[in-house]
Order: sequence, then C-alpha cells, then structure tokens
Amino acid sequence: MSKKCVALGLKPSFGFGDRTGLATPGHVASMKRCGSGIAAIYPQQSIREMTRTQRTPEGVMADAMNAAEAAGWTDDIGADADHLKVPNDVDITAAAGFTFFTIDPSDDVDQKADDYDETTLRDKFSSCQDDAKWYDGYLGKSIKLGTGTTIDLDEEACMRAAVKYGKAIKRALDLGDYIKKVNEEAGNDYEIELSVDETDQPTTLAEHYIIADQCLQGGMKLVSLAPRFIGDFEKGIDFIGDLAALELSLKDHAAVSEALGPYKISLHSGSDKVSMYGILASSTGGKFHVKTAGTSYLEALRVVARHDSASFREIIDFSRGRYETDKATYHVSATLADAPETADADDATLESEYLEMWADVPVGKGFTKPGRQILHCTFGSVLTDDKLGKIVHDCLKSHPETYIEVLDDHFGRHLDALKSGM
Ligand SMILES: O=C(O)[C@@H](O)[C@H](O)[C@H](O)C(=O)CO
Repeated sequence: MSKKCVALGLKPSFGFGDRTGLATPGHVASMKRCGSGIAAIYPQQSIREMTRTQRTPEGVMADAMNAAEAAGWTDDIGADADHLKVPNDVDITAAAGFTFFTIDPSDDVDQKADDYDETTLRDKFSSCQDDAKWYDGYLGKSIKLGTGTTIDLDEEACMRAAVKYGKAIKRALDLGDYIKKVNEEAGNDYEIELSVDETDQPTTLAEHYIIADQCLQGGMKLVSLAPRFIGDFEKGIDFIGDLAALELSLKDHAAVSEALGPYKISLHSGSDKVSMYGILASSTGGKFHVKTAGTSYLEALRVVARHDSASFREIIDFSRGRYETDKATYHVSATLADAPETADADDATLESEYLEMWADVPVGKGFTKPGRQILHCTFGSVLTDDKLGKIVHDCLKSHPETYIEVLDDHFGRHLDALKSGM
C-alpha cells in the first residue's frame, strides 16, 4: 500500500476496528455509500485486541490499508493505536505507521474514589498530593460553560478528582510526552486521544475539565477525549439509559472541549449505539469520534451463520464455554441463561438470538439480544482456536461478497444515524 495514514484533526471521524483483517472492503463500501463528511479510520486495534487475536500492528495496518486501496478508497485514512498503556505500546504501533494514539491510563485510575466517604477521601488525598500538584490551582474556581452549566470546583470535586485521577493524569502526560518524542524523531504527524471511558462511574464535568486542562497545559496534542458517559454503553448492544439526560450531558462535555480545546468528544464501545448517534453528532457540533470494533466481528459470524450453520452452532457452543472468562475486561451484563443452548433452537432462532441487531426495541432501552454479548467478548478465543479461527477466516474468504453486503448494510445504518445529527 503506497498511501500513508494521516492525522485527521477535528474532522468528524469513525473508527472501523477489524479483528479478522477481512472487514475493510465492507467498511469502505459503507463509507462510500453513507459516509460523506465523515473521516475514516480503517486500521484500528487496541493492544488488548491484538494480544487476544495474536495479530501485530504491522499486520493490522497492512490488512486495512491494502484492502482500502483495493476497494478504491482515495480519501484520507487515520490509524488508531488503541488503548495504549506503556511506552512499548507506542514503539510498536508508531513503527507500523499509526497516527492516532489512544492513551489509556485506566490502570492508574482509583476506581473506588467515587465511593469514598469524607474521612476516607481526606485520608487518600493526604497521601496522593504529589500526584496532584495542580489541586490548589483549581480549588474554589467556578467554570461557566457555554451551555449555561456551571462547574463548581469545590473542595470535594477537586479532592475526589485528585484521588481518582492524580496518578492517571501523570501517566497520561508521561505517555503523551513519549508519543511526541517518538513521532517527532521519526518526522511523523500524529494526534492523541485520551480515553477515560473504561471507569465504573461516569466522568464528571469537573473531572473532565481538570483532566483535559492538565493534559493541554502539559503540551499534549489532544485531538479527542473519551469520557465515560452517563447511561450504559455495554459491548454489542444499543445504549441503555435516558437519551434526554444523555443529550444534556453530551452538550456539557462538548462545552468543556470548546472552552479548553477544542477537541473531539469520542465514543468508545460505539458499536450498535445507534439510538444515541444523532445526539452525539448534534451535541458536539460535529466534533466527534466514534470507535467500533466488536460489531464487525459479529457480522463476520453472520456470514458463518448464513453459509455454514453447523459451524455457527459450534462457535456458539464454544463461546458459551469461554464467556465467563473472556467477559472479565468488558462492560457487559448478559448471562448464559439469557440466550438459548444450540440444542434448543433452530438455525433461524440462533441467528436471531445471537446476532439480531435491528429488532424493534424501545429507543434507549438497549437490545434484548444478550446473545450478542456472549459472542462479542469471546472473539479472541474463537479467532485463535485452531479449528474455529480457520473456519471463520475461510468462510469470510469464500464469501467476501456476503461479508461486504452485511457490513455495508450494518455500517450504513450507523453512518446514517450519525449524519441525522450533523
Ligand atoms: O475491544 C477492544 O479492546 C477495543 O475494541 C476497545 O474496546 C475500543 O476502544 C472500543 O471501544 C471499540 O468499540
């Protein structure tokens, strides 16, 4: 592939994470048909995904870029090295040509901080002040946002932010400096996303403000930030929660980015959250990034279901056996009892119960098909299983037009939902 990836800047953008290396033709088809005005990221995988699927950054880059060229894509392409935690993650992805570096400092987030009582909070704060030398600079400030919302940086807000994110901000700044060093030495353009979406509790406006302000003051080339939004953004199903409340919250988060940046507001676990796409696009004034990955794997299994139903049954059985283990690092609520055993369902029922995406369900209530989550989280176990991984890849290679068709339809609906708010 002669084309090199570029930094996309503040253009609205969409990430097409691909865990098989065979999805890009369908991604390109949907972007050509429905993606005007939205920039594409085709090479996108997290370190976690590459570990689980035993792929390399070079392999992810080559699979996506070669397929995009073959599919006739001529516009810019961004490349997302996702959920980076340590310098070596940067080394291997920068060397492969990635341009969008997603910093994930979640290992240093004190996830219990939201539940500390005052005594505990003060005790924790007394031992972490070195990690939050910025504390006094924010204490007592009030920030009036363009939405009319005021962020009161009172003692509790600042102390809780210091305890919860003090170490994480330091890690983010250190990794951001390293990303800058590596790319400047190589003469490469780059941009950074900061992801704090994988926390138990939503990111407060005070936390968002302090985190972003500290990163920008530290010189981070911040192009987007992924807060943990209110409501539930579980893997493999639609948004669960109050869309009206989410819209107000999105507008406030966007107002923080306008006040400090601007930078884009990023939606992780973006797959299938189509009920909230319109308000994401409208609330951010088009300054958004949407990140998807698992849904392309689920559509790959749809190809197997349609062309090799016996193997689809075998993949369901295998995935059910792996789910309790593989779900550990993902935000999901499905239980094995929520979806049928293969012995108790015909082929059509299995495809519906484990892959149905567009069923008519109340908006904002999430999809009633928990089977999607059982298949979503077990992608690594299936794709690296000697027998099943080969079955999936061989089926996709034998039926490329089917995979293009289902991805074009699936992502066309995603992109149309986004553009309804632009
Ligand atoms: O599974 C992963 O590690 C990635 O897909 C990660 O979850 C990514 O940041 C994402 O949110 C895609 O929807």
